[in-house]
This record gives sequence, structure tokens and C-alpha cells, in this order.
Amino acid sequence: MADIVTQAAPAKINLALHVTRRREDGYHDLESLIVFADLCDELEASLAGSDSLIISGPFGGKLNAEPNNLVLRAVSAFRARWPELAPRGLALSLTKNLPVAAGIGGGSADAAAALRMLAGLSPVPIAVSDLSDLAAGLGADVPACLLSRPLLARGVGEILSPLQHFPGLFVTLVNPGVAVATADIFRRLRAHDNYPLPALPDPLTRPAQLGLWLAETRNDLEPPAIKLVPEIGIVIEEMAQTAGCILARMSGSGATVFGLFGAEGQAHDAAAQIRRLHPDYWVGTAPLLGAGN
Ligand SMILES: C[C@@](CO)(OP(=O)(O)O)[C@H](O)COP(=O)(O)OP(=O)(O)OC[C@H]1O[C@@H](n2ccc(N)nc2=O)[C@H](O)[C@@H]1O
Ligand SMILES: Nc1ncnc2c1ncn2[C@@H]1O[C@H](COP(=O)(O)OP(=O)(O)O)[C@@H](O)[C@H]1O
Repeated sequence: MADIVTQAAPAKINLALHVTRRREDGYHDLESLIVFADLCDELEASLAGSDSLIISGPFGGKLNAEPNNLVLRAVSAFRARWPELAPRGLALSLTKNLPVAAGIGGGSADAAAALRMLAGLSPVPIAVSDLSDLAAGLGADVPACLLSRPLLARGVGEILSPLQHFPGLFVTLVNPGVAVATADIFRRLRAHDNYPLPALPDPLTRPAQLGLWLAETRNDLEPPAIKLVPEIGIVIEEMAQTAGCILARMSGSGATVFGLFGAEGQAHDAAAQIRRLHPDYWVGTAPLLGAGN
């Protein structure tokens, strides 16, 4: 093995999210168009006698390197499944660039990055598809994060259909600095039986096709989240008014809001505008990862 291995953990964005059913187990069936932005946490590791984790970066202070950290949970789950294929210990270092409990799946992306890293270190090949059930056991978003490419997610997030085509687009992400617990938003959700997503254009290659489709969709978690954190609604309105914005919406259970743009310059201008209005908010801009990833 190289002395140090690295894995990027890209931010997840729910471009559309319809909640279609509340299940007996308390979870909800969803239909979601999920994409990933080239804005990432970074996971690094080197071989060691036992596992350890240090956390740094802009949001490192929001997390503890305790056994319930999703990176360590992913390593434990992998080792329990394939004891003979996992290294004896890993000295892990996580650079936390993404806000925590923000609806962009940072923790899920970190867990998925840890699983991909361990699969890559295994002396016997392990396909990403072999990691899916381990991933689902760590969180509803982890299977999607394993793939980190545009996809449709169904069930609680474990039934995945990767898209073969996706237009080149840019996002501006804005987080008002309020952590939102996913379970809290599902608990506040009143309408559980919403209509499913409309069929996607096939092939989906042009931004205009996607824009028309998105106009027919929603994020069903947005109303309860705005009730809890009114800043979300304000940022959505501000983002929607920026030049070239194809869609302004909340991702996941919030509180991060995204603006979708066809041109990088438009996404940067929107970011600058939001930063002027809210100098204390986290604002990021990036291209979306394509279907070829
Ligand atoms: C809502 C979504 C949309 O992508 O994203 P986030 O806002 O968390 O980023 C995901 O479904 C979240 O995935 P993830 O964050 O991995 O969720 P989990 O840890 O498995 O679940 C946290 C809690 O959310 C609720 N939950 C989650 C997923 C789901 N389909 N139905 C639910 O009711 C459950 O109460 C669960 O206890
Ligand atoms: N490595 C990690 N990064 C972020 N959150 C983590 C991590 N490990 C555990 N968590 C916990 O997981 C929860 C969800 O975090 P996150 O994935 O950032 O939010 P969301 O699912 O809303 O996008 C938080 O309460 C956080 O404390």
C-alpha cells in the first residue's frame, strides 16, 4: 500500500425529494433525484497498529472522534464483515469541509468514503456493489454516497438507479449555520402520502430538459424545515432571484439551500451576492459530478 491513501467525500444534493409513504418502522419511502457536487470532505489513512481518527477543517470542531463517528462506524462494520480483508489498524484523518447536519450528507459521504477506501485496500477485490448492504446499515444516504454520481433513489434510499446521462451544471450551496436533525424534520412532516416523481426525460442531456422536469417536482421536507428554520425560506427567495438560477431549493432535510446554474460564472456571482447579504453563512460553489463518474 502507498504510505497514505485518500478518498474524497462529495456533498450530496437532493434536487427533488418526494415522500411517498410512512412505513410501519417509522421510516419513510422516498423518491429522490440525487446528485453530487465537487465540494468534499477529505479522508486520509495510513496503516497503523490500531484504529484512530483525527478531525480537522472548517467544521472539524462540530464533531467528536468518538466510536459513533460515521467514519469509525464504517470501519467497524467493514471489519466485522471481512475481518481477514481489513488492515489491523488505520490512522485516519478527516478534513471536515462540509457543514454538519446540513442536508448534504456529509457524514454519509464520510462513511461511504471509508468503505470505498477499505475496499481499495483489500488484497481481494471487493466491488462497490458488495458494499451496498453494509452502507444501508450505516444510514439511508450511505448507499447513494457510495456511488457519488447522478441517480434516482427509492425505498428509504437503498434502491438506486444511476443515470446514464446528466447535463453539466453548477451549484451554489448556502447553509445558514443552523444544524437540523433529519429525524426532527420527518417527525414534523404532515403530508406523508405525496405523489411520486414524474418520469425523467431519457436521455437527460440538456439543462433545459432538467429545468422543466424540476419545475414539476418539490422537496416535501422543505415546508416543515422552513417552519423550524425560517432563514431557509429567505435564502431560497434570494437565490431564486439571482441571474441564471434554474432552481433554488433546500437539499435533504436542510438547512442547506442550493441554486442550480448552467454556467460557472453565474454560480460564482450568486455566491458573491449571498455572501454580501449574509457574511456569516457558509457559501460554496462547485460543478456537479457527472454520470461518467
Ligand atoms: C433526508 C435525507 C434525503 O437524502 O437526507 P439528509 O437530510 O439526512 O441529508 C436522507 O433520506 C436521510 O438519510 P440519513 O441522514 O442517512 O438518514 P438516517 O441516519 O438513516 O436516518 C435518520 C432519521 O431520519 C428518518 N428517516 C430517514 C430516512 C428515511 N427514508 N425516512 C426517515 O424517516 C428516521 O427517523 C431516521 O431515524
Ligand atoms: N463524520 C461525520 N460527519 C458528519 N456528521 C457525522 C459524522 N459522524 C457522525 N455524524 C453525525 O451524523 C449526523 C448527520 O450528519 P450529516 O451527515 O452531516 O447530516 P445530514 O444527513 O443532514 O446531511 C450529525 O448529527 C452528526 O453528529
